[in-house]
Amino acid sequence: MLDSVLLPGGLERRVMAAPLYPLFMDLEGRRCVVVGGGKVALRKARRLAESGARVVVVAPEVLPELAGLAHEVVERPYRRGDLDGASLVFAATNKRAVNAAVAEEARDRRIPANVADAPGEGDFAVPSVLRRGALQVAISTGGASPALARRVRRELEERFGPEWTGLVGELSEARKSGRRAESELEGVVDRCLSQLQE
Ligand SMILES: C[C@@]1(CC(=O)O)C2=NC(=C\c3[nH]c(c(CCC(=O)O)c3CC(=O)O)Cc3[nH]c(c(CC(=O)O)c3CCC(=O)O)/C=C3\N/C(=C\2)[C@@H](CCC(=O)O)[C@]3(C)CC(=O)O)/[C@H]1CCC(=O)O
Ligand SMILES: NC(=O)c1ccc[n+]([C@@H]2O[C@H](COP(=O)([O-])OP(=O)(O)OC[C@H]3O[C@@H](n4cnc5c(N)ncnc54)[C@H](O)[C@@H]3O)[C@@H](O)[C@H]2O)c1
Repeated sequence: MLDSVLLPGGLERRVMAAPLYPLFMDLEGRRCVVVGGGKVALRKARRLAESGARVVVVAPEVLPELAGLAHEVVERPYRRGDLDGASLVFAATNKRAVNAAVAEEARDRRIPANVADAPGEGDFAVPSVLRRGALQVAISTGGASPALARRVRRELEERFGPEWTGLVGELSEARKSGRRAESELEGVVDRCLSQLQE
């Protein structure tokens, strides 16, 4: 569902009417089909591959980096049937009609879809993500301003240093070995958190 907001200067921007539901999904070993082989497809596929998904790319032209990380490249234009067996679908071509057809097949098959040029046609949006080991901070504006989501991510990246990766790893180990080990790390957590406020 899309809604309109009026920005200063009279600019109008269409955004999701209700806030999107945030979740973190286990995609390990799942088939995820990315239709399109350009810059936007690459960005979506990179994160899918990092999450252990089986990435299938369908496009007549595929960036080399994207072909490198895909499990399967179908080097031709999309056709109906390409979404068979997919857990998630990404319509990321530069052709409106193709993205609309992909969204339609996904809807028919009840596969959640992300539509790069018409978010309201799909089911979910991809957030901007800060990652430090197991710690992930996902930023969404619900499509209001992807550029703002990216700026907030960059701002947070300056504050969350590499020490957070180690800290989360140690907390995970401590948690496995019991309450006491976990509480011993509380001081370190407090120190890291207080540094964020500077
Ligand atoms: C966060 C990020 C994640 C990712 O993609 O990985 C992401 N877009 C990113 C970058 C980016 N997006 C755009 C530009 C070009 C410059 C500019 O306009 O700023 C750039 C910069 C670039 O490409 O370099 C333009 C754009 N984006 C959308 C439309 C269509 C529309 O709004 O109708 C158009 C107009 C296209 C056109 O008309 O040509 C739509 C979506 N983009 C989203 C996510 C979802 C909502 C996120 C949110 O707001 O919560 C949503 C709804 C759907 C989705 O794609 O999931 C990633 C930053 C990652 C990072 O750096 O951290
Ligand atoms: N959501 C976002 O984050 C975001 C950001 C920028 C742009 N966009 C939108 O995403 C679209 C794609 O952007 P891009 O920079 O990756 O474009 P691009 O021109 O780099 O790549 C387009 C890709 O689509 C493929 N393609 C064309 N026809 C196809 C078909 N019939 N079947 C399969 N693949 C086909 C091409 O082979 C190419 O690989 C843009 O048109 C723009 O509207 C979205």
